[in-house]
Amino acid sequence: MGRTLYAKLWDSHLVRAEEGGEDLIYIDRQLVHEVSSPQAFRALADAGRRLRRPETHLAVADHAVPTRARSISGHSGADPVAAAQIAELETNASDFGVRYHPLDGAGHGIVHVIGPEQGFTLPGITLVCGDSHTTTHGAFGALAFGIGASECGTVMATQCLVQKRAATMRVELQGTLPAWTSAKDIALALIAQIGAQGARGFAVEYAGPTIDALDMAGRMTLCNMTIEAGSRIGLIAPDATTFAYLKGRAGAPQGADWDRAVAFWRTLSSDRDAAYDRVVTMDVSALAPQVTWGTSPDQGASVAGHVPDPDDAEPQLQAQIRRALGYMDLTPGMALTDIAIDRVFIGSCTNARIEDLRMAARVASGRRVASGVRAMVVPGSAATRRHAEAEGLADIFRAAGFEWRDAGCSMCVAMNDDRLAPGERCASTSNRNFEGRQGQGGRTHLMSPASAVAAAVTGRIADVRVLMAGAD
Ligand SMILES: CC(C)[C@H](C(=O)O)[C@@H](O)C(=O)O
Ligand code: SF4
Repeated sequence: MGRTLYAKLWDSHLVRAEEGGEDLIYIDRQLVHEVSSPQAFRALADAGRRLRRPETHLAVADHAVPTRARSISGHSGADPVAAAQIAELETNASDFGVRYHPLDGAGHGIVHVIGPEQGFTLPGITLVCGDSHTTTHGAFGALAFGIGASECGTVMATQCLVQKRAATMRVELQGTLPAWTSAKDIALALIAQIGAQGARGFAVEYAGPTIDALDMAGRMTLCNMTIEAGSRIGLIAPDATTFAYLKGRAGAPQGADWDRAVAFWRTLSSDRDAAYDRVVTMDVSALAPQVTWGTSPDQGASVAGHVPDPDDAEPQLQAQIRRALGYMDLTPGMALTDIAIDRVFIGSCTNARIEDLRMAARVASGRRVASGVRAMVVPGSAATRRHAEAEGLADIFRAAGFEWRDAGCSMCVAMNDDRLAPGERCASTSNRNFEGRQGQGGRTHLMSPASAVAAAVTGRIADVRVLMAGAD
């Protein structure tokens, strides 16, 4: 019987099978950020150890960084806790010989955006980070997963980890995405279908004609959101789209090495007769823009739909829905497009790549952010920011009344000074809508970049297809 892509990646990194069904696997690369790494560096320092292979790590501060009024020399714009976190990462990187992208450097950005952008993420490698959205990098056919703070130290010291092999799930996507829908809508619809724990324990492989047609940004969005379905691993087999994206990137192989690499990467797909533990199929041909109404990423629906009535839900879900509607201050049965919003956040490692910003700018072009709404665009990286400025996208956003920021996690997570005030309601392109995620008492509606701009210009959750009818 054939092997899955997951099995191929696992087997090629197997160092030793351990007792109890766990394996020791080799880790090729680690991305390091300021929130999850201090403990690991401290443990190394206490034990008097060095990194086994410092050149395989790449560090950047992204969660706590300010995205405006950032001082050119470093981090003086950050609040004291954030500034201390960033300073500690800078010191650790320099003490341990880890490559570090400073806040004002050309390579700065969110770990999951700069890894791929710089060709640090490559097909066939194992890549870890002390961050759950490391699933993103699976879009390249890398075995990539988030790890805990102490595991970060283990990888630094040994370049290995003991892990349990996951079951496999194939998500087969068919059909062409309708206008104004994107990978974000696929992810939200899929999570609504299988549940926020629906893929727990599985390594998910996305495949099918829809995936073949998806660009790398879309593939990354989908793999990024895999953790919101409970799975630590999202995978897509590398293909011509992947190779075209990587060619010429700083970290990508060059010359004859490139040809050899591509020949190897072509072997990284599941065999035709490979068996999966679970298969989910979804046809996207009639997919509508999706938006969440609740406080879990699986509490979402078509934008043309309504806030659910807990009384109509399955008995075991009723209490959860009631609580979510209470927190979100929504009335059962109301149309989603009747929900007025205060803030709009276009950013995060889910949806702040250049392709996302292009899509957002198409909707923003010639329109104005509704009065009373505060909207911002936070590029995923400094490179994306420069790119967007060169293409004129920044001008479009500014002319429409959006704030145009420096790169960082920003209002995806309330760990910096971009956050919602209690009671504020936000249309957000990020990946988590948990209670307090964007600021204590803040209310988050997850959606695509196109939908977020539609919300910004109408002042409420809006159907971007209706807004753009006749415009494309
Ligand atoms: C702070 C970090 C460890 C966390 C994660 O693991 O994902 C964050 O990035 C998030 O998105 O919640
Ligand atoms: S952008 Fe959001 S989801 Fe991504 S790493 Fe930062 S905090 Fe986590």
